[in-house]
Amino acid sequence: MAADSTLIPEQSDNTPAEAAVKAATLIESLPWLKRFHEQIIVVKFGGNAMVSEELQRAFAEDMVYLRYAGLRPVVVHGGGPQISAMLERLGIESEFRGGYRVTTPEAMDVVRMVLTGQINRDLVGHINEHGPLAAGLSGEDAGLFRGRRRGVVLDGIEVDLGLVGDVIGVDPEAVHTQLNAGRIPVISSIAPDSDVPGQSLNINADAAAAALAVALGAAKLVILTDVAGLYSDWPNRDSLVSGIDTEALRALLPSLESGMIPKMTACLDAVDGGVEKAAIIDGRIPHSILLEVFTQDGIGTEVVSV
Ligand SMILES: Nc1ncnc2c1ncn2[C@@H]1O[C@H](COP(=O)(O)OP(=O)(O)O)[C@@H](O)[C@H]1O
Ligand SMILES: CC(=O)N[C@@H](CCC(=O)OP(=O)(O)O)C(=O)O
Repeated sequence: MAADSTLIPEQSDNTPAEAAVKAATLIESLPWLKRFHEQIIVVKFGGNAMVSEELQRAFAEDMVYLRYAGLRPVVVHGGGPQISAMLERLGIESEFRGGYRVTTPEAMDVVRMVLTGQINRDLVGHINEHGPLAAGLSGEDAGLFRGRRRGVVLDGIEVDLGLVGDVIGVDPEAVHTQLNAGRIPVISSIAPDSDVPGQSLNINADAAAAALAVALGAAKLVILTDVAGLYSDWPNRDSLVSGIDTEALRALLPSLESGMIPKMTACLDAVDGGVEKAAIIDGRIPHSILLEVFTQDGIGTEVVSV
């Protein structure tokens, strides 16, 4: 068959040793290609992992790669730093308490605009540079998420977070419809408030990804962030945890700080909810997700059940 010369790279002049290394890398993926064939993988792309155009494009390539490798990737994206930048431009104050953004009605409009209106569109656009594969959804579409307001307990005191919610229900029908059509769903973490019709809630994207992974019966949840993984003694760089079970993680959780609280809670919820593995990896390394999914050792921190 004639190859499309615009798509096939020119033949390289690898030495036999270089060719053997490439072949070994490719064949190492075989057990994982079998394991994850047609399985759903929920990938959470954090705002700190998408800080450059280059990283967004590499991420889009990875999603397309997973899709053509026979997996069914579902993307849930964050955008915390991008929301903060827009709030600052607009002169709206915002602060984080216990890893969650205190969200006023004014800030909520900006959260929705940045997540659903900007980041979701950008990611869909980058994936669709490879063909008409991605379809954007918000948790507000087609009853996907149902939310309920939550606060956070800090030093034993309940703190009000404003329009911040938990996902209390997921109807994955709209996601399945897209997957069955061969598409890559790209989802923003906003939910309608079940208690107040017409009100939207700001959901931490790690929590949204975990709830969706459970509802979809995903084989794996992968969270891309801007650190190598979970450090048991943050910020001591020698304390990177490569694997942890849910019992040990539950014990560690109260000692964690800021952004790691929702992230590790999400991993715990996903694995408790039946997802076999949840991993936190460094999204600043281009194509890190391919290493996580297709190699024996993976990278970052993996959470498994006891
Ligand atoms: N124990 C820990 N291990 C790793 N990172 C930690 C830990 N405690 C706090 N952090 C901080 O959490 C950050 C990741 O959370 P966050 O900024 O919310 O990321 P994202 O935007 O990807 O969701 C890291 O950059 C790091 O500064
Ligand atoms: C309640 C809450 O904190 N919501 C987050 C939603 C975006 C998010 O989670 O983005 P990252 O994944 O980049 O952190 C926020 O407003 O920043």
